[in-house]
Amino acid sequence: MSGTLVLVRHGQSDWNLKNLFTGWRDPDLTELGVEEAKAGGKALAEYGIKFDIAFTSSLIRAQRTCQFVLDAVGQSSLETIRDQALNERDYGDLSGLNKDDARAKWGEEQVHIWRRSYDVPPPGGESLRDTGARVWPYYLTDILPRVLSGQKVLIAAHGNSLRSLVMVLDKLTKEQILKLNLATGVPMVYKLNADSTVASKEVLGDMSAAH
Ligand SMILES: O=C(O)[C@@H](CO)OP(=O)(O)O
Repeated sequence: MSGTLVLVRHGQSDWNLKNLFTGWRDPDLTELGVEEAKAGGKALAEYGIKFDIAFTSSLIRAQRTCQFVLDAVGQSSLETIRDQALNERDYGDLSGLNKDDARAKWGEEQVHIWRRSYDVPPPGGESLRDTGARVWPYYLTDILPRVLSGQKVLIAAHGNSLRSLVMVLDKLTKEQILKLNLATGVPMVYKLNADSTVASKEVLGDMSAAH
């Protein structure tokens, strides 16, 4: 058994609340989002983990979530690496549009395909596969070697950048990933084998609360 990898999706953002496609836009957490981030941190504190390093994206909602988690586990000053490789999927022309307005305009099914499919990009944006094409190499070069050397690593990132990682870790098919939505502020604790496959996965919270 090697190290531990913890994934946590940022708490509710202002644009989650307003039901707007967000992508690389940079809204802050709502009050509820702050509470969700703190709750995720509390769950990790109760689990008893101490991290060696944290990774987050270049976006404020993930960075603040990361800091709330680190505060909760008593590691406020832990080294934290920010990289846009972990950013949310770029929503392209949909960024800033209301999700219900988009359903009214393009239909429920088309919008669901843009939101959850593996390889259909929203207009001018990234599909989940495109997102993975930047998340996976970064994971392989900058994160995985640390886990394999026995470190405990936190990644605080986004619904779709984390879905692309979970797809690989959990060996999900294109059909299975369509149904996966991650809950905000719910930590997923992976223990990896020396060959980088998953030895165990624990979800510290209610993933069915995903919206
Ligand atoms: O708007 C976004 O960037 C994402 C995450 O909030 O939305 P979706 O649920 O469509 O992946």
